[in-house]
Amino acid sequence: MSRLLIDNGYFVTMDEQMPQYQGWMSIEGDRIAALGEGKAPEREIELATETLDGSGLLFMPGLVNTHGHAAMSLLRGLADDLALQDWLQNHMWPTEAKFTGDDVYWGSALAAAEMIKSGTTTFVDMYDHMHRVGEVVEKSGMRASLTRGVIGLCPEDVQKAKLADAIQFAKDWHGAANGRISVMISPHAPYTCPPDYILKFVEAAHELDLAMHTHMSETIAEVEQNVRDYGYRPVEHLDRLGMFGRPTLVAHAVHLNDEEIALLAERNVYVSHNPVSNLKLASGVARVPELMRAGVTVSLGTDSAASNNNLDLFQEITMAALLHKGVSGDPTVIPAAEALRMGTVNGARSIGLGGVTGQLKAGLKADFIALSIAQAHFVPLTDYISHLAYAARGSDVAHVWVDGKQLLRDGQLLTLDEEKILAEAERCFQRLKG
Ligand SMILES: N[C@@H](CCSC[C@H]1O[C@@H](n2cnc3c(=O)[nH]cnc32)[C@H](O)[C@@H]1O)C(=O)O
Ligand SMILES: [Zn+2]
Repeated sequence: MSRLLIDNGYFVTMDEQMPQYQGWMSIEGDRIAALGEGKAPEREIELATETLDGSGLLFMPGLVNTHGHAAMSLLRGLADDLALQDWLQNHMWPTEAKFTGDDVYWGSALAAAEMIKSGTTTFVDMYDHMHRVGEVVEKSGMRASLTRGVIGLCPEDVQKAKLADAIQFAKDWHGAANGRISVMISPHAPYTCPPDYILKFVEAAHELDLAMHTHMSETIAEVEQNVRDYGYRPVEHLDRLGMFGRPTLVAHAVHLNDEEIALLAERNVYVSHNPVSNLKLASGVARVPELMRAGVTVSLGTDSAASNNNLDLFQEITMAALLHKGVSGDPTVIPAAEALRMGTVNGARSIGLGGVTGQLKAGLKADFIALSIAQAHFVPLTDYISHLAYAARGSDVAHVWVDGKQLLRDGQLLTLDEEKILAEAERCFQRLKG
């Protein structure tokens, strides 16, 4: 088996003690075989079939983006500066209704290209025509947790067909792409799926033994409407419907009271924090420090490029670290290391990949990235954890590996044809806008 030895690199492992050091790492097949501080031992040099000089590079685990709609990259910049309901109902949904499978393919490929180039190795995607997203994941070499999101504001026969589609997608794709793809079950949101319909998704998740994903408590209007329509705020509503009896990842969770935070912690619900999308749509600021204090695992998502408007998770990391300091008036909340954890190891845990990806450790999957640090904004060498959280940008990423396979070399995509993707995505948009 091939064994790659990286020597003379700088490493931030995201291991519990958050060590950072000059060192080496060896990759055998799809896994990290060994790593350590200082010069590579003789034995590692002998075993290596290939070596890479890591000087000028900082190695860390690949980033995990826990909420998004990749194909919506086709709608980047289409309708900015609007409130969520107006943006969704009057701009996104009418255009999305025209999406064909090919649009989803090229939009998702556009997103995959952007994610790889900015250091994301694993992403969550909630959309439809999901087998086309699966094809993009297979081809790109990325890792993903995919889910057929369902909006249930439709006649019963259409509801049935959408649920069947979500179940079929799960059956066909869970474990696909050499195990790089897993599948979740997703009613889109409590305000777009009636309660008896959500129950059917919970049932399906139990039958298929899969996790669940949904949008929850994104705006005040949503929370108030939920109380008016169903008598409960979204957290209690979903809990009563049995959703939190499955491993569940909720996106946003902006408007929570203390009781809801306690309940999410008790049920071990995972929260995907999407600070840039929440700011852009003026949804509000999630109570992330309180969630973390309560013991909730909080990770980071970009949401789609239509509400962000890029998929650079380093921007989300920086934003998470800054935003909550500003809002709380406490500069000690979400320190650099915590923000980086949200973008890596917490993300992995939130989609059932804890101990698989999100850290550099012997035995874990070789999903890692290398940033080019011979640049002004990485000097001096005070603390690379600080530089990664506060100074780095996705464009600093030079190399990316997933499952031990290199996807990006010197900023060039190895598995995807970038030029073709950009041209096809533009062509799709020109047709959709007409
Ligand atoms: N068209 C599908 C549903 C797709 S799920 C993904 C949906 O999430 C929507 N979306 C994107 N961002 C957000 C957000 O922040 N909150 C709520 N919905 C969103 C997006 O417009 C898209 O329609 C159906 O057949 O039911
Ligand atoms: Zn979303």
